[in-house]
Amino acid sequence: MLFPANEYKIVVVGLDNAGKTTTLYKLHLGEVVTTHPTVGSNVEELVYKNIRFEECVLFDNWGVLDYWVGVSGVWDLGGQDRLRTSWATYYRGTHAVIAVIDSTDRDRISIMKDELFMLLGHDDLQHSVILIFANKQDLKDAMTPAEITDALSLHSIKNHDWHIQACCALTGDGLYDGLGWIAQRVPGKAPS
Ligand SMILES: Nc1nc2c(ncn2[C@@H]2O[C@H](COP(=O)(O)OP(=O)(O)OP(=O)(O)O)[C@@H](O)[C@H]2O)c(=O)[nH]1
Ligand SMILES: [Mg+2]
Repeated sequence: MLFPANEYKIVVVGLDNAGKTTTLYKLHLGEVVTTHPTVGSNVEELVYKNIRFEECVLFDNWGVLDYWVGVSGVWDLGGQDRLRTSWATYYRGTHAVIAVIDSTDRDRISIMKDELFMLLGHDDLQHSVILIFANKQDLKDAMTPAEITDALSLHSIKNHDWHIQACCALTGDGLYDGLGWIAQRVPGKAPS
């Protein structure tokens, strides 16, 4: 198993349409599902084996924040307004942030960069590692990981361990390589 005994909290962020939901379903269910934009105060919850993961909307222009926690992480989810005011609660105890990028979305990569750096400045994420999924690599006009690294100024990240992984959430290519990087870097939390 990739994450054998310990529990992890992984926050998955990205602009709308990046492929967050597809990634989560593919990782845990091994199947491609038809996704719909995650909207309003809709909360999706999936439990697979001992992993619980949930998705909810937090931002207007920033799409969805998906998060995935070990089974002991119990979240009291409310509506959108409430969620926004309790960011600190959501980020507390996060081991890793996964930022999912639509590699064809050249127009919005600079928005993604700003959001990413804002996120990295959050007090509760100071000890988190950052995994960038350069998603949709199956598409012809996808930016390469090197292009995305430049566009997001990843080399200027000083206080976090980061890694960029090319992937395709539809096929699953690269997803486990990315999680493997996290597993190597982060010990996780012993089950309570
Ligand atoms: N070609 C291709 N399409 C993908 C890939 N990953 C996701 N998609 C498609 O991109 C669209 C958006 O995927 P979602 O997983 O719903 O994206 P999301 O980030 O959860 O979007 P919001 O919930 O709106 O924030 C869907 O039509 C997916 O099928 C990929 O690797 N390659
Ligand atoms: Mg979604």
